[in-house]
Amino acid sequence: MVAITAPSSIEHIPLVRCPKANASPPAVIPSIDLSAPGAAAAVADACRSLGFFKATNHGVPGGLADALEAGAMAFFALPQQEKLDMSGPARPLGYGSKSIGSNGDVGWLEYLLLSVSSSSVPSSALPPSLRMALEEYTRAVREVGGRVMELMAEGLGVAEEERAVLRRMVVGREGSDEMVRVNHYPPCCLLPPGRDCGVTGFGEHTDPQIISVLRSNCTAGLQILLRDSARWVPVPPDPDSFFVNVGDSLQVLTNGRFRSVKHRVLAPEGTESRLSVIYFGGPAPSQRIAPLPQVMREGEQSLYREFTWGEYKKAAYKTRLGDNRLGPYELLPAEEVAAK
Ligand SMILES: C=C1C[C@]23C[C@@]1(O)CC[C@H]2[C@@]12CC[C@H](O)[C@@](C)(C(=O)O1)[C@H]2[C@@H]3C(=O)O
Ligand SMILES: O=C(O)CCC(=O)C(=O)O
Ligand SMILES: [Fe+2]
Repeated sequence: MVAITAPSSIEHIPLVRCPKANASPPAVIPSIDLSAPGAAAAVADACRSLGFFKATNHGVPGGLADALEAGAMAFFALPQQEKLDMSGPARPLGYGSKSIGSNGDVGWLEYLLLSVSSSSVPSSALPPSLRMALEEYTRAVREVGGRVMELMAEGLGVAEEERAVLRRMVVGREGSDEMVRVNHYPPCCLLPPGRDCGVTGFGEHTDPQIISVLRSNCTAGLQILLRDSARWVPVPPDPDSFFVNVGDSLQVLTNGRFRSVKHRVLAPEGTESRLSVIYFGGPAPSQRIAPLPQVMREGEQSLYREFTWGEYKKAAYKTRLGDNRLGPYELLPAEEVAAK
């Protein structure tokens, strides 16, 4: 990776070139109508093959995301010091620009990272319109996450009376660890138009939680890695839909049936910013993360050493973005896990 520096509207960001930035032509990202009869099977298929899908017909009024987008853009347009004064520097919660986490990762973005568990509200120092928009949006997107987790359980063959097993780890659970991240990627026009710029907005990684639910504006940049062919493919933006990621914890809870998806974001090359909002559904710190008995076949061995969400999160926050965070918990050699 080559580090270069350039002036920007959000300070002097050390730019990092995205390895093999040019992705293959768009693959078909599964698009699932959450209200359709076959939704559970389609969700499980997508989580097995890609760990990623687009959710449509989700019932969230477009106005909620529009209000949040407007509030967020107004916030990001404020002077740097005001943004820091309002939300504090990201440690890890708060306002951050160019650095991601605390272990040296950088990207062409600024962001707000907030805890949104039902018991805690986003920082009261944020502008009231942004805070209200965040609260309303979070209530709605949490429900989408909950519905998707029920469909996941159904698609895994969990009996009807136990289908809330995943949802209940996150939604409405005392002490669950839910976060919302608002990412702003300003345009990065370093090279003449038409020349590939290929600057990293957010480097490749998997999300450590159970589930992530993402919504972005019309500006492209998100890419996912197709595990089987090791190809990066762009995800065409769709502001009317949500994109669902399988997180590392769900990979363990399903004993590798669902695979957490590697994804990354390239900085926008045109004139428009990318704005994305991601809900991360994590359980309570004391929640044990081990394959669910409801999905295990008789005699099936766990592929992972058991841990709690608190332990995993603490370890994850000591890693670099692109590290394989589940590696140290694998009980079988990586090749055998991959072949499962
Ligand atoms: C480099 C890092 C940023 C991150 C914490 C970590 O040490 C490794 C995981 C990263 C990640 C990826 C998904 C989410 O955006 C995030 C909030 C999370 O829970 O794990 C970030 C962390 C972060 O930005 O603090
Ligand atoms: O901004 C995006 O589109 C994705 C960001 C992301 O993957 C993350 O915040 O974990
Ligand atoms: Fe992510």
